[in-house]
Amino acid sequence: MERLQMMEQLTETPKIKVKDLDLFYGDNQALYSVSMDIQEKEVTALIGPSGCGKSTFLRTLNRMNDLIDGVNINGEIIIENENIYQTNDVIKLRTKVGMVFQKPNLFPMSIYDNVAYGPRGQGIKNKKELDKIVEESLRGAAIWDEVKDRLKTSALGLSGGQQQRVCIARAIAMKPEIILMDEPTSALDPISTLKVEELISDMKKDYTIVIVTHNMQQAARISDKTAFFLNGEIVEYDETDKIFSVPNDQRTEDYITGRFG
Ligand SMILES: Nc1ncnc2c1ncn2[C@@H]1O[C@H](COP(=O)(O)OP(=O)(O)OP(=O)(O)O)[C@@H](O)[C@H]1O
Repeated sequence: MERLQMMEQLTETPKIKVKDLDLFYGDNQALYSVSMDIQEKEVTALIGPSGCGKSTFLRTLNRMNDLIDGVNINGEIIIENENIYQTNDVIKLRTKVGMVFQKPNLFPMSIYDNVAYGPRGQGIKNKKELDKIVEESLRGAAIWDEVKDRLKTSALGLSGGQQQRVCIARAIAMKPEIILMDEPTSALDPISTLKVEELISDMKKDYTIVIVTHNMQQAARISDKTAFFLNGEIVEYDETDKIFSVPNDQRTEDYITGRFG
């Protein structure tokens, strides 16, 4: 029994632990005492009405807000025993915690060069090694078969959905452990959306994924846990099935049934 309890505790160790996080843009507070444990190799969805702080919170997880003037952050984010706001090595952090944005943001260069860009920046020059990383990353993003015969052509010639999967490949090429996705399908058509959703569900065997989405069905389809944000606070955070069937808080229920937002 004791051993079982210990094992339960071990498997419960979160990949990311957020404690009492406040964030201010100048005088405006955007996050209020946010605390949450994000589990390894799960998909965690962040939902809530526009302006409630989802993207702001997502960006705190790899310190992307550092790039914005006047941002002040209190509280802790612990990733594998390290408070990420106490490290000086932000580049290492962003290698570990990759990001995929709302709109595909490929560089105007070939598909190959887009995916090889990060690894080259890390000093990998060997062609064979780069070929391997590019192929593995594109396979990992379920786009290899569609692009393998045109790796040297411009990435901007691909469809939006294909571009987004190459963006995911570009993130994978850095060998991250955590991937943040900010509304990754909002600019895509329904079929591309479905492909990216399938990809995300598949990717969680290898990665911890945190995704902001406006699409409630999407959160319900692909995530294990869901956090409902409102006015910079987490109202409720639980198993996705529970949030979408028997939420604890009336405000969560009102939101998921479309009464506001
Ligand atoms: N760079 C910024 N400078 C100042 N205020 C900002 C900045 N980015 C966001 N905010 C403010 O912080 C609050 C939270 O915004 P955020 O973009 O995180 O919300 P969101 O839930 O992701 O919204 P949406 O769903 O519309 O993307 C909003 O009041 C917004 O105006």
